[in-house]
Amino acid sequence: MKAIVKPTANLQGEINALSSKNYTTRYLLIGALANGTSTIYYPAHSEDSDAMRRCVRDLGAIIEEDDEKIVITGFGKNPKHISELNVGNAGAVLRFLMSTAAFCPEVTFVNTYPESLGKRPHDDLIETLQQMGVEVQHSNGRLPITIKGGQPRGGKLTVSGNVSSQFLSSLLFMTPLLEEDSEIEVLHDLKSKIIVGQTLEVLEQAGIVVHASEDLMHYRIPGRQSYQAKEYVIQGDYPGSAAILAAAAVTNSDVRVLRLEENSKQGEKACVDVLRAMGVNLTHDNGVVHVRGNQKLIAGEFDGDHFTDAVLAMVAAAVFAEGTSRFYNVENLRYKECDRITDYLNELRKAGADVEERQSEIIVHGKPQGVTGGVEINAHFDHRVIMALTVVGLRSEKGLTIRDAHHVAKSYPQYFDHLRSIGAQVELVTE
Ligand SMILES: O=C(O)C1=C[C@@H](OP(=O)(O)O)[C@@H](O)[C@H](O)C1
Ligand SMILES: C=C(OP(=O)(O)O)C(=O)O
Repeated sequence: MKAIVKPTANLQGEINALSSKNYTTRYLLIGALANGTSTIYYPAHSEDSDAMRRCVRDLGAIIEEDDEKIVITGFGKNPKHISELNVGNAGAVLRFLMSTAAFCPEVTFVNTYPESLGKRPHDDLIETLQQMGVEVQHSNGRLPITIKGGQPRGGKLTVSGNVSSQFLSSLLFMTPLLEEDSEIEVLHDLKSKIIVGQTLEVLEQAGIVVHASEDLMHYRIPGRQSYQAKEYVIQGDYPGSAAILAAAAVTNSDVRVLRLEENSKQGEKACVDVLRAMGVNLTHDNGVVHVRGNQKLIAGEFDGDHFTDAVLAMVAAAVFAEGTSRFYNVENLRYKECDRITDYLNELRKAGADVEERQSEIIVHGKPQGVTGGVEINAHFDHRVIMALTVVGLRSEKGLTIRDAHHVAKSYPQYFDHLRSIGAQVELVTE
């Protein structure tokens, strides 16, 4: 599908934020790891959350669902002995389930997105699984990956946090079920540290005890625990909503996004502060972010690691700011659905933006007068590139055509419908 994004000066209306992808994957996993029946209200419906739903079902969870909830009966630490799992293009789902798969005799994670997830590295988690006595076959740390588990061992473990926090989260979900107590030391740095808070939050809700050091670099996890079956309610999704808020910020707008909790643990809620720092007129009360955009933004400097999945949308807003913006500490964006620094900036340049890259920084020389556009954009299999380039297209002179825009469904299938409902001129064409 192609998205033809036409210049749009005004956006107006109200959107109910989509449900959080990252909470949905977590609650489905802990529902599957419980020995009982849990209920998850308002789950996300997207390719990634569907991938987790499909895989835990393949592993033996029983799932029933209706419009508002999923009822899941878990398999505890005794998943079905299946031979193959397909996570689609979902990084978090793959990494979380690599540890769960260690309870199976032999599972292969297949490679269905060789150009995207197939290129992403998983060595850091593979090394830790090997420390636990699990045999892992892989091709240079990448898919396809075969986990030969059975009886993984706890004890003293290390994991690198340099590339992704998902490896640590994966181990935090699995180690409480082991016979032995475990200690995890995070080596090097811990990127996307804030999202580990979401992992610890849902573990606690399921009755799991984890002793975490204040800096989140050391953990003590008692073994022989079991997940309690519970009721969970999924909150609105900040990473996806960040693109809607950015669109409102770069146009003349009066847009309200509902269901965005002020006290959420999602790091990407910082997008509200980032836009405010850029001079955008907005309020955030009672779960509603209300943007009254006037097309005027000012540049700023931001630590992007605090709002990993919202960086691209915030960079799109900075394209139209007065002055030079800097998004630093973002190297791990290179290991996502595409290289979100080099690939993304190439597409932004095509659209007419003035951007520079460093190994771990994105620099944006703002163009308050707008960009020319009038070109075709390559989506690089990346939903966040698609969403961010749409924002740029709305404020361009000639619009933008985004090829393979259907990949937006990885996290936000209703993105274009939501944008159109507030007045964005976007035409969708089957390719
Ligand atoms: O734990 C999670 O659910 C996620 C962690 C982050 O990844 P990294 O830790 O690799 O940055 C984030 O980008 C991803 O969308 C979801
Ligand atoms: C990077 C993302 O997801 P994942 O790592 O789970 O593929 C994302 O949603 O932007």
